[in-house]
Amino acid sequence: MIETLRWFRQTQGGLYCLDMRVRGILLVKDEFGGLGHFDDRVLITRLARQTNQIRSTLSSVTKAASNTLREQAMVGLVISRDFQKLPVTFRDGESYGVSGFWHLSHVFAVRSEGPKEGPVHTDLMACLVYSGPRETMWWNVAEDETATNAVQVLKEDETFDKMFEKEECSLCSEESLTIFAEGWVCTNVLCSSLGRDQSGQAPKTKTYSQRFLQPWVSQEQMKKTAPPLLPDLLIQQPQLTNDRKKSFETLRDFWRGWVCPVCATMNRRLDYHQMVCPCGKFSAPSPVPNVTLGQVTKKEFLELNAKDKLPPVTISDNAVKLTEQEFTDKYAIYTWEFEEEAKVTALFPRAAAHAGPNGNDKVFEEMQKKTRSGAIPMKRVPVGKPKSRGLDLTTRQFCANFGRDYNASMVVSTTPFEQADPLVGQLVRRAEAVVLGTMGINVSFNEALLLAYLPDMSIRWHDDGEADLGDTVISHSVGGNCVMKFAMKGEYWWGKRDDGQGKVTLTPDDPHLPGCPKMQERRALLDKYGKGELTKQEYESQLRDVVRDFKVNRENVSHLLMSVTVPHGGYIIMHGKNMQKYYKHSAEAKELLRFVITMRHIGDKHQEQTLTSRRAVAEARVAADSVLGKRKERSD
Ligand SMILES: O=C(O)CCC(=O)C(=O)O
Ligand SMILES: [Fe+2]
Repeated sequence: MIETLRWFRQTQGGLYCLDMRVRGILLVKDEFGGLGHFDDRVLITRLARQTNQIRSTLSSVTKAASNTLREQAMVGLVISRDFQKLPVTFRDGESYGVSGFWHLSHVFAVRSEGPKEGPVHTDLMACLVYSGPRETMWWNVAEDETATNAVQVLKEDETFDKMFEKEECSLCSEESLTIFAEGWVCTNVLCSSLGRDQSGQAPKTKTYSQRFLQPWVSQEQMKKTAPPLLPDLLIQQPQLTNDRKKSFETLRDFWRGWVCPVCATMNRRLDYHQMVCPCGKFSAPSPVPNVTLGQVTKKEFLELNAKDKLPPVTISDNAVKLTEQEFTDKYAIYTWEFEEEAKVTALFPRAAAHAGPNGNDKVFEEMQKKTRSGAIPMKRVPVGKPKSRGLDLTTRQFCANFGRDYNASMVVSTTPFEQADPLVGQLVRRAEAVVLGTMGINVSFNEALLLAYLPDMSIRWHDDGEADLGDTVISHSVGGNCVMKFAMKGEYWWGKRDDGQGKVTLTPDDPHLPGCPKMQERRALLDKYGKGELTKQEYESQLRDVVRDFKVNRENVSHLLMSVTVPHGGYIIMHGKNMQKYYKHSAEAKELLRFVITMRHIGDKHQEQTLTSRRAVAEARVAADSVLGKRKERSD
């Protein structure tokens, strides 16, 4: 079991899941969730946390927990020396010990606040009951009577659920147990009334009722499954043979981590092109799957110019308008407007844009070669604050930044343009020509962020905002498809911020953007206030009434306003001074390897020049023709 610690520590989590079951929990320090509880028989700990956006983690853990609960499978508990709540004596030299096996007896969700004004979290919590072993083990030198008692306390015909009063939530119709001393609240993770009682009130404090802390699980329910803790990749020590592919098959989830075949330590996958173990005895090229052009060039995108083909875009109701479409022999070009100062232009390449020495195919091949050799070195880099466990969280994708520093979505060390591989400069110039030819905007980008996504990697909801960011951001993708999504920031969509605990802050200067719920009413109130027909107080209190029933979602973004499938060779231009201010975007690489280079202008705000004179526009178009291709009528 000690072997699993490497897994735990390297994967940044306290939870080890396998085959959609919770197999082990690692307790480090005394952090086990705000409403944690630990005694010799009961452990209540956090399984997963959802801040604004990490929905997928929570739902997969929820699934694993409910499978484990249903099967009453054993969960191993590993505790670290830093964890003070249990007096554990460790063997010399070990900083981790195993406290034996536990059973899940209940899984529920709580909503908790971050530090003041901080984000609201949804925590998936589990209550576990100690299940043995009964005999004293090396890690537990204290007389183990409590454990014995715990097993004896179990009542034959009573299950955890039967012992408790339940109530059905009037909102989600799910039953929740009354587990808090302050009374019943809904504990269904999916319910928007989570943590509130039937009248929608959240108790000021939450403490567990004493009854809830009395453990019982009927003994029959305990399946004595085999100790489940050893991750499969450590059972099969990977052997490096000459056949690289075969040896790497043993590396599960290889972009998350890899096991050194010499010292068996698990390492995080931070470098894209190589694996170097800190033990100093092993290094090898990283196993990046080779992707062929046949795999990435999809016929449906090449045919977009035909009249009956629609672009691979979904847009929602009246929040987004298609304002322009144009076809060249290289691209099908569409522009959508979110509002006057917020537009998205998508360029879908045709076959002609893929061919030739500067075509997308060549770019993709070169990009694969250069990132693999390290000529363009890509790394997963830290995001946010370092974690208290001593491990930094990293970006999901591999990154490299060029030109000016860029810190909005991640902190990447920067290579000046002059020192970058020539491919980078070539792509920047191409992108400038695309912006000029499609939007008539003369811009020179001074920053380029290159990202590499392995299958299923993603970038979460964010804006690219940075002080002095220019109005135009363009991205150029090569390789596998991705789905790029756009939504409005919650505070503009609902006109308020909601901390989930009843504290609502109205958005100052709410611009009442197209598509927002009750936009007319919100705007009418502002008009009245502007004309002096309402006092500030009256305005705010009436506005509060209008927005009262809006349920702010966890991700704090509006529903999806637009989603675009971006193919190999596609460009996405985000333009307008309000694009990053009011909207967020996210992207998910579905399959295959994908590179995207995003170019921006940072600082010296007024560099962008929109061409207005006819002559200038005409000249610009001619200049851009070599990249964009000749304009043409749409074919039948
Ligand atoms: O992967 C993408 O296409 C999006 C990249 C992005 O949003 C960014 O680099 O800020
Ligand atoms: Fe972005």
